[in-house]
Amino acid sequence: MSSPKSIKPKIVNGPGGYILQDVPHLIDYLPDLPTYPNPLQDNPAYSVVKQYFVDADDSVPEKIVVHKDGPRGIHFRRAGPRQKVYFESDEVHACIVTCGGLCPGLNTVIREIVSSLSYMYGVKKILGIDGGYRGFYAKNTIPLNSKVVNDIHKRGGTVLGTSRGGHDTTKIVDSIQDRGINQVYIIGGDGTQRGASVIFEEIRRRGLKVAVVGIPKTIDNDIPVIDKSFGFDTAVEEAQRAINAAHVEAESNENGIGFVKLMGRYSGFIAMYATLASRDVDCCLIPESPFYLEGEGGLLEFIEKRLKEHGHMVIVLAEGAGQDLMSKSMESNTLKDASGNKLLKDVGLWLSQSIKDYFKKIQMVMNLKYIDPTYMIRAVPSNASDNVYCTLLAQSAVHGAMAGYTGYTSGLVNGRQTYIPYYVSY
Ligand SMILES: Nc1ncnc2c1ncn2[C@@H]1O[C@H](COP(=O)(O)OP(=O)(O)O)[C@@H](O)[C@H]1O
Ligand SMILES: O=P(O)(O)OC[C@H]1O[C@](O)(COP(=O)(O)O)[C@@H](O)[C@@H]1O
Ligand SMILES: [Mg+2]
Repeated sequence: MSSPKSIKPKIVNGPGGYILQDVPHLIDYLPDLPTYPNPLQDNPAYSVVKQYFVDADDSVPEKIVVHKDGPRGIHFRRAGPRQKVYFESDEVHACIVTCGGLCPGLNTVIREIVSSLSYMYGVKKILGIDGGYRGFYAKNTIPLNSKVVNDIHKRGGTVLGTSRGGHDTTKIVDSIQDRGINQVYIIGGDGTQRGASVIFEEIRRRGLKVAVVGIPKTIDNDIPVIDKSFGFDTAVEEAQRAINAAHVEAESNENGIGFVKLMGRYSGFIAMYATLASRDVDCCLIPESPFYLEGEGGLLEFIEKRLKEHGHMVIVLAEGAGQDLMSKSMESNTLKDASGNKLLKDVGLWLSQSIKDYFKKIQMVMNLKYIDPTYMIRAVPSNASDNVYCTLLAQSAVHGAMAGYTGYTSGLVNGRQTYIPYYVSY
């Protein structure tokens, strides 16, 4: 796979240490493109709202906590509809693709891209790409319109299908060019945004009038620049069911341990938020905070103490936690998934066994119940707050593409919708 971090940052400096980390625009390489008035200005649902259009110079600060003498710092372009657009409605031929692991809200984002394009901008030609990146060249497309997507936000998963691997930049861009697609909406996590970045580079190299737009999907919430990823709230909420079950099991058995493993390859956000929300969890293990098992201050000592004091306990573990401990006791693991992500060993099973072995050794009764709800959590439809978030993300993505921006990810920064250059979003 190619290394995508070759995009030259588009930086605009202003007074007081102001920095705009800008996103590319079609006119960067197609300077003579004509503009058109935004059709929203004639739409009765929007034209009544004062200041509906975003000022071209509006930007959003990356950091809101600043020192009084410090520079104004990095800003991102504010998302939203512009007065002028670079596509006429009947000229637009859009496509949508979903890649990587499942995440609640994927269908809502798909639905709202289709709805925004058709209801706000009068676009009629929208295609779904079947089964992730490889669908561009290996599968048939799925025609989308507001009728087809009407009910999909009530379902989990993605109606377009998804996959890992299969990113072939040349074949993908050939397919985009051959089909006459000029707006590409790519929904996926860090790997997907890396893939989108190289697609954008190739499109720019070929000089095509094609906007490439990313919408960040990461249930692990591991894209630092955005406030949080869509589906995260739903995942935290759904995780409560597993934690509650673990608590019931733990309370009902002698020296019961309810042990729940949650998602998070390299970050423990779901585990940590689910723990904070539940209030029943005694111990939360995340990759950001190393721990050890044996001896004073070790996990096993803590568990023993807790069981002696309370007679039961609940442990929540992020899948990426304790991988270093496991590799010491097992042969090293170099396996990767089709996208190149390191395949983690099941730390939950390993840790359960280590805890069982310890209590057997000290001859203390203990009942451990292990729950891995990963796929049950990922597969649910998004909750109310994620639905709102997905809708705004999708609308922002569409406004940006219509305004000629490209090579960006639509994301929430400090509570505001922004356009973030690809190289910042993975
Ligand atoms: N460096 C890269 N260059 C091009 N495509 C990539 C790159 N990394 C990942 N991809 C592609 O992005 C898609 C999704 O990546 P993956 O890591 O599985 O999920 P996610 O996007 O959720 O992180 C896959 O089709 C994968 O081949
Ligand atoms: O078993 P799968 O489908 O490969 O997915 C497992 C991975 O998917 C995730 O839930 C999300 O990862 P991505 O955002 O990279 O798709 C990870 O937490 C987990 O390791
Ligand atoms: Mg990822």
